[in-house]
Amino acid sequence: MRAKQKILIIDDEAGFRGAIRRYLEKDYSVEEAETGAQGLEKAVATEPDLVLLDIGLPDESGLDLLERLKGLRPSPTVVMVTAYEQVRDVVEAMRKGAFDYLVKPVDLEEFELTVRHALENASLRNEVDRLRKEVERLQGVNRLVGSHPAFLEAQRLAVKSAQSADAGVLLQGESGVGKELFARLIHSSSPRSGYPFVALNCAVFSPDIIESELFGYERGAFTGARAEGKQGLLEAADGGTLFLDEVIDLPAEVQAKLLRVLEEQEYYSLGSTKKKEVDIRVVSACNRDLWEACESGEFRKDLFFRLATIRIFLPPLRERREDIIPLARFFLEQLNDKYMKRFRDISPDAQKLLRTYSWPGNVRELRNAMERVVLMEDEELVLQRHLHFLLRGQADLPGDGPELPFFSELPEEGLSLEEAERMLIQKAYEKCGRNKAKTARYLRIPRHVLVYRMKKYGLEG
Ligand SMILES: Nc1ncnc2c1ncn2[C@@H]1O[C@H](COP(=O)(O)OP(=O)(O)OP(=O)(O)O)[C@@H](O)[C@H]1O
Repeated sequence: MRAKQKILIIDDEAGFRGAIRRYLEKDYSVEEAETGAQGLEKAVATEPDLVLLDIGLPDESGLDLLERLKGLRPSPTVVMVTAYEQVRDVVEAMRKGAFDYLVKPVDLEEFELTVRHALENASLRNEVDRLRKEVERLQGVNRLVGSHPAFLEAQRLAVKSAQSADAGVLLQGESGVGKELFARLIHSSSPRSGYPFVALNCAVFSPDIIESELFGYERGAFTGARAEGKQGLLEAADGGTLFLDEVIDLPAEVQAKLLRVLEEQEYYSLGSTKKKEVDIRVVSACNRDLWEACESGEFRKDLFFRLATIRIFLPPLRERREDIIPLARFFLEQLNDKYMKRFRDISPDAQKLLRTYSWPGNVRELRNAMERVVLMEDEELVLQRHLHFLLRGQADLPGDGPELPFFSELPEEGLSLEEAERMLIQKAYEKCGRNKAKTARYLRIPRHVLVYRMKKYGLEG
């Protein structure tokens, strides 16, 4: 966002070049060339957004050079400059792809307007080029699979919200529905795509760490700090998108500090008195209703309004069952390549099971299930029996199901580690009287790790 747009002036009149350069230099990065050959060389080397091109150059016609400039990839927007209005040349230049023309001596107001329009055109064309590339990329590895109307509506909103560089987007949906994938889609379709996408999961770190991760710190800011200091994620994301996953877990002090950053676009890193500027868009995600958390006083309303200018709800997989088989086939194809297997399809019985299972872990669980099958089996068709581990997991949840499988004989056909972990946490939580601190001690893990995992597995207490 911050990088200045680049303008190249190709004109043999040194006085004109100098005057224009002085005028443009404060807002743009300006290069000059006095011949056609030099101009082409600089255009290739610097990839300018806009070229101001004199029609009458000493070594070649500006019209010929225009054609060559339009053949470059990426090609600049070109505004022709003529010494006097030669209608024939101007018409020819426009036909060859010039965006506009200016007549010397240039009227400053008109000049400014023309340059501004031309640069807007340049960013638009860059954007279209980039979006085209992005679509190609998304159709590859990160393709979003799904055609349920609610899912399509979520995609439509995501692409629309990407058009703005600053609007806060809040993605709501259960764990594993694809919130991070959507956040990446928004970033890569937005004007910030050339800048970093930086993610922070607010549920996995303690409050102190979240603060120092976000804001960074100066050398010796606190005991235990790294001697050389640390760059914060705000700085790392500058110009781009900061993705705050599980934003509901952002500690109260950090909520207040983040609000100030978003309002003032500046902050201090820990232990520093030097203001830093920052220009980011925040996309956040949450698997609970963040507004409810505001109403109960857990989350600041003023920050909510900043973060949730646009709210997108991602439906759980069980509410868009027609997407299950296309997703399963999509993963099968990816995983065939990964494990060099040759699964062609999914049997009707197996499809029925996939369609009726409740998928508490959503798309992530479906992907894991397909990965397990592809890894463990060596057939061409996914069969129902390959998926029996799903049924076992479901029967064991919640409450007093059969004993945990790993306390007795391990089953021959393997087991889902995620399911086992979920059962174990559920049982421990019940045993400890549904007290999270006690459960965390019992399982010998930090409380925030327990809270994160419980959320991940949909085990809200
Ligand atoms: N529509 C989709 N098409 C293809 N892959 C998807 C889709 N939705 C999710 N996935 C895949 O499912 C997995 C989980 O998605 P993701 O991590 O984005 O979920 P999440 O909602 O952010 O989860 P959490 O809340 O646990 O962080 C990823 O591997 C992602 O690529």
